[in-house]
Amino acid sequence: MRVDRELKYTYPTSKHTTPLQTYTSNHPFLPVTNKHTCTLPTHPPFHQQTYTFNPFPPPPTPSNQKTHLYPPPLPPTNLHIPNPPHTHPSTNNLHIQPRPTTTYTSTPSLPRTNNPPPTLHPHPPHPFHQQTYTSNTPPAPSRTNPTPPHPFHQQTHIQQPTPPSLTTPPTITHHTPTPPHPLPPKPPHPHHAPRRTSLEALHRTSPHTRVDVSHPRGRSYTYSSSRYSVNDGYYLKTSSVERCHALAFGESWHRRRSESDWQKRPNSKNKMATNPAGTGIMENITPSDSPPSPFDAPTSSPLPSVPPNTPSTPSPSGPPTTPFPSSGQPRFPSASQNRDAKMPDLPEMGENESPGAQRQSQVSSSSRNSTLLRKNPRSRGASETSAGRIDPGTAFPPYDPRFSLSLSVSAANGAAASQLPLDDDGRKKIVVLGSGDFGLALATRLVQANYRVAVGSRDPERCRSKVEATGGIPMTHAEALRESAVVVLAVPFQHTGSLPLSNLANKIVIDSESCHFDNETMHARLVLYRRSSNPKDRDSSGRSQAEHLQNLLPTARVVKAFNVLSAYTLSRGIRGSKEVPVCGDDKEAKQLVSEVVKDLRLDPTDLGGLQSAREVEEIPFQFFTEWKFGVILSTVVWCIMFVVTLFRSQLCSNLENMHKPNFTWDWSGFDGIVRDNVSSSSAGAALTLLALCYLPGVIAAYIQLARGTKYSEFPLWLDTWLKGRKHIGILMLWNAAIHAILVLSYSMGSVGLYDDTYSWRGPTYVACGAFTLLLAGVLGVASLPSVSASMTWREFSFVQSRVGWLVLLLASFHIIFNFWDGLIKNNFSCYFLPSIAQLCIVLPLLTLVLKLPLLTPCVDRSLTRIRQGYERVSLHGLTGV
Ligand SMILES: NC(=O)C1=CN([C@@H]2O[C@H](COP(=O)(O)OP(=O)(O)OC[C@H]3O[C@@H](n4cnc5c(N)ncnc54)[C@H](OP(=O)(O)O)[C@@H]3O)[C@@H](O)[C@H]2O)C=CC1
Ligand SMILES: [Fe+3]
Repeated sequence: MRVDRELKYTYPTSKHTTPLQTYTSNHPFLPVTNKHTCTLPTHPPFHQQTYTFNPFPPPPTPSNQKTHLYPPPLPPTNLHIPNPPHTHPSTNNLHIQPRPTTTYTSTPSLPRTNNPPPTLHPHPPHPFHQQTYTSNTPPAPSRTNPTPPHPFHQQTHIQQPTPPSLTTPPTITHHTPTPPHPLPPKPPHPHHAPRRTSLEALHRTSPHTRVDVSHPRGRSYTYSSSRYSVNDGYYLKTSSVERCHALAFGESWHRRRSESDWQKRPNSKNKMATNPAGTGIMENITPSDSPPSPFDAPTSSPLPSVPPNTPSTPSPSGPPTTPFPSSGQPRFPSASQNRDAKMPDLPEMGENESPGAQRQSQVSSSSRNSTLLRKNPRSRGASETSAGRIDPGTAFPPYDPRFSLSLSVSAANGAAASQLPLDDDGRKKIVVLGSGDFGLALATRLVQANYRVAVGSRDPERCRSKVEATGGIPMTHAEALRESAVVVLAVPFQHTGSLPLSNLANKIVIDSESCHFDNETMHARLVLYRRSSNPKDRDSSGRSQAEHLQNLLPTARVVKAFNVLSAYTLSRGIRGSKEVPVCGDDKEAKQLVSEVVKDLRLDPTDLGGLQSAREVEEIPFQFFTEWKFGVILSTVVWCIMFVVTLFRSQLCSNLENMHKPNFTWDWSGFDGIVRDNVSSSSAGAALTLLALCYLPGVIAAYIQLARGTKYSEFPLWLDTWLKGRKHIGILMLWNAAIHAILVLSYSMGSVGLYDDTYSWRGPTYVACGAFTLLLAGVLGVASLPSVSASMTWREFSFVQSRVGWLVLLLASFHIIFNFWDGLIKNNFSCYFLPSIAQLCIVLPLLTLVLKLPLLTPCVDRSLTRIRQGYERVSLHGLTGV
């Protein structure tokens, strides 16, 4: 008996968006087994395919044997066999029309995951009778299109029904298309979403791409097509993966992107949507955020997919988001995955990062995200590329320099880096011009790294002993330059003209100079560069020394490196890693220099083209740039608290009695200035600063909710505030510690904690204070790079967000229980000045009150979706679904 086979595929392309499509075909090639089902070996990513045999074969006409044979290019996951309509009509919506026409209707309600045992229809459609399958997917044109519908596209294959005929094979007909579901599709639950990482996506879309991830928390990963594995992908923290993805696709995590700048960029979202693999993988990559480190926007978790209907057009992104918490340090990611990542109050670092556009040079773009550039947001290059996205939710965002994730992506099929020439012993040869402090220190380290170092000097004999002490070989400039094609300039820039420049032609020249030694010149240049608002002026006057050098040596390949190191540090030996920015226009030269940097056990960070040298050269001269905001804010808050306590404790009593006769100034109250006033001021400042760590994240959340998108810029003041949360948090801890020490040292005995007046409140408020100090210490410790490096992003987010809010709550209780009676009352004495308790409790209570609505499920859900990339109304006028 001839057994014909019926092949059915079910394509659950998207749980919420794409209805099931079932195709039936007579497959002439399937192996016949003694079972009704067989599983064919499939490509790993493909899901199991199950075939069933149709016991009612059509006649063996050549025309029908190949009808509707759709070996789909991509994995069908479930086999759907409609049950008899009369048995489970409500479940399967299956209807059988009177013969000879049978209609099958498949709806999204069909179970996809529970594969029912492949039972055959009790009244199987006779092959000779026309069969009509109805799908509620949007009708697709294709009367003549022989190509099977792609499972990820909502296309259906339509054939004109033909009259029943013995020779007519069953046909699939589309009719009664159901309108799309009016409700927006829910994003797949993280647990149901395909567990693919951004790195996987990157790997699949760019299989020949090598990804080097140097994670600021101390680990380095390298992924290439040959070494990549899923396990590796999971090992990498999601946030890092996200950031990796974002950087790889030209996104900047840290920068504050202006609208005009945004418009210059290509649309990375579109790029994702049209990824060549067509697998939909990229949809799962939400450049959310974040970093995951608090400051570096951690993204959320496993990246729930952005709803497919989300407008893919890019929108000017606003940087983002949060405080103490993270700057998105796991700034690399977003990454946003599950609830952890999504933390409503912690907009991850990258969270506002809009899907970045792919730049011409991925390396360049990634480098521009470097922390180093972020240090100086006002400088041109930095402002373009570094403005950070902050996670509004985390306090103590990771320390930027350490948290910076440097990532370089280089095409494996690109030109290989030049090789350093080797001497007879197999040592790499390199030239250092200049036998000064830096030249000798560098030579020492290079020799320790098994390099043969030729030190070029104007007078080799004079510096012979010093050079030989380093292990280098003293030579004249000309002799040294014959040694190697790679030359490190360790000569002050102003003396560059004294060097035999013609001998530097066609060489790789490493410029290690930071700035002119001439302070006046340097100052003038930097000021000119920073202040000039005219780009033309900037270009002409703000050119870096490396660029000048490149102009001077047009045939050479100039690379900026090593300038952030000091001779002292080098000579003493650097323990641990040290980030060394490398920039240059020639990728090959840059790669070679990066190898040299690695050989010295340093971490090269590719900062892109030589123009980045403008910022790189300024790095050694930055002076607590990132701390400025926090220090100013903390100082102002503390001073306000101190003035209030001074008036209320010392001045008011005197000022109010001044009009009385025989008034004499009472100095007795001033004895306790250090003990009481400083302690109270520090306590008030600590609580206020703690609230100021979390308040901007809450404000950012409301802004995002109001705008319905995260792809819009925050106001500058909020952006600055979010970026400063980490430093505010550390200063809060400092104030709290001062208060605790002073109280323990002087006040404990006089407080009368266990007096009847305090009853239970005494021990309670002391306990609250103790726990507050303890947990605040945990927050501070967790923000240390070495500690946060050992934590997962989820752990880090938990500490900075959940524990942080707990600290705020406990600190508030500490004040409330201590000043139970005085918080409400005010005797309006002392010029209506509030007490220190009344003053410092305002912001914490305000922050907590504003936070409460965000915790309600509906608001939380909305905020989470927005932070995952959903746009209620996109900035381009498209309505999100
Ligand atoms: N010192 C540091 O910590 C760091 C320095 N740098 C950069 O490294 C470079 C060198 O710094 P450093 O070693 O401290 O400076 P030094 O003044 O110690 O050394 C400069 C060297 O340059 C050579 N030199 C001086 N004048 C001339 C000249 N007119 N023509 C040719 N060569 C000359 C001399 O070497 P010789 O007599 O052998 O010719 C001299 O030893 C600078 O550009 C600096 O910005 C970068 C990072 C850190
Ligand atoms: Fe206290």
